[in-house]
Amino acid sequence: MRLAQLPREFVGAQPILTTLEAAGYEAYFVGGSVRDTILGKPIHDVDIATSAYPEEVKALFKRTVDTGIEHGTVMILDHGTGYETTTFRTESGYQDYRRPDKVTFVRHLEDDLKRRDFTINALALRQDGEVIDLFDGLSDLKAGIIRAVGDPEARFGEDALRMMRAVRFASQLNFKIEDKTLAAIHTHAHLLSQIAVERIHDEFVRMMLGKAAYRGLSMMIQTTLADYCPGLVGHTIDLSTIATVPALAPKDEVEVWAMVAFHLGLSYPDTVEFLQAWKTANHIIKAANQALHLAYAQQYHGVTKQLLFAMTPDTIAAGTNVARMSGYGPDDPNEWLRVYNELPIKDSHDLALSGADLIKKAGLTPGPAVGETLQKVQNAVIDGELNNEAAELLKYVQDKILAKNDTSTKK
Ligand SMILES: Nc1ccn([C@@H]2O[C@H](COP(=O)(O)OP(=O)(O)OP(=O)(O)O)[C@@H](O)[C@H]2O)c(=O)n1
Ligand SMILES: [Mg+2]
Repeated sequence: MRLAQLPREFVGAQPILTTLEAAGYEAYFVGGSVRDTILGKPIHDVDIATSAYPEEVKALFKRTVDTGIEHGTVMILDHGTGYETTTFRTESGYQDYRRPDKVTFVRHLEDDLKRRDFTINALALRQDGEVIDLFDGLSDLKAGIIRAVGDPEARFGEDALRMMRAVRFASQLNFKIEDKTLAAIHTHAHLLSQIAVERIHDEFVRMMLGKAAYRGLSMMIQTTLADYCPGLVGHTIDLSTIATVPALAPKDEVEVWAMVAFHLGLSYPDTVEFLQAWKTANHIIKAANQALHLAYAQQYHGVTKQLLFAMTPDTIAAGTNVARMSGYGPDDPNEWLRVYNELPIKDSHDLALSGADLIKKAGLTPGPAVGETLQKVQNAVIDGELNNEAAELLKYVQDKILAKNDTSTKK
């Protein structure tokens, strides 16, 4: 197969391949960018593989950085944008199921391609557009199949994260996993416990954001991969429920986690613990919990203005989407955002009465009563019972709150 035109991203890197070839070496585009180009998808990183050894690469270019010299990667900066070039290599060892103990540089493309994970990722592209397809990756791309290169057992034994990559690609591309490859994932699923949670996290989120997330999730359940992910063991039924959501389409990581926590039926503290076990960033945990709050409110006790006040437009949108995907209203996806936008105040600082006012003008003693009173006033403003005007709020405090209260709150 020969591509008529190379994507723009490859064109910029062509001078590098030309220089390497002129010096008598081979050089190709490899990896995901070749796969995505053939699928007509946008590409994000350009990887170049070459028969030149790292020192040979460095001798040919003026500006290089040793970004991963021990495994053969050199960044070439001669043409503005940095391009990573990696020497053809074989890998061996893998005693930790993560990384090879030994990397050996080789001169033949085939040796480099055959150590790669899946046939669709083992294509090489010459700069004249010719696709080198030694493992029938093109027919798998066409048929929509994720198939390990060579022996699947060996590929997953080398790097257990590849099992998560398989389900992630299945979801992103809406591809099937070939039977032997799927069976090998099942056999090796337990090796996932050797992999750093951060890396599993990445693949899981990307899988959930893929267009066929239901497929990726089902495969995680079927192969028992899910059992080796933090907090998912014993939750097969909950996960299956997510996998059967007809319009499963979380928009971002926050929605992914809120959706999972919602279907796992986690409490707010348990959600924090669950997401911490997944090494999720704190701001995502906070946002996911807010979204979860809205989804539960929608399901059980109803959404209040007080709840929306405590949220942000983003978490409201996320919570609404999670609730709607799960079969709970509102019918109008913008309903809660509209209510939020109409709130008279969006933040405690917007309140036209401060703690200092309460002390100075209403005669409250500094202490807990100040905060409690402000909270009551704020709630009344949010609920639309009071206008957010200083005089009106002060009067309310004097007439409605202090009049009823024990005089000890007064000076
Ligand atoms: N565990 C891995 C990771 C990567 N690769 C090989 O290295 C290439 C580049 O890896 P990476 O950028 O991580 O994945 P991509 O396939 O490019 O997918 P994407 O960048 O879209 O995640 C892959 O295509 C594959 O050939 C591999 O064999 N085994
Ligand atoms: Mg890539």
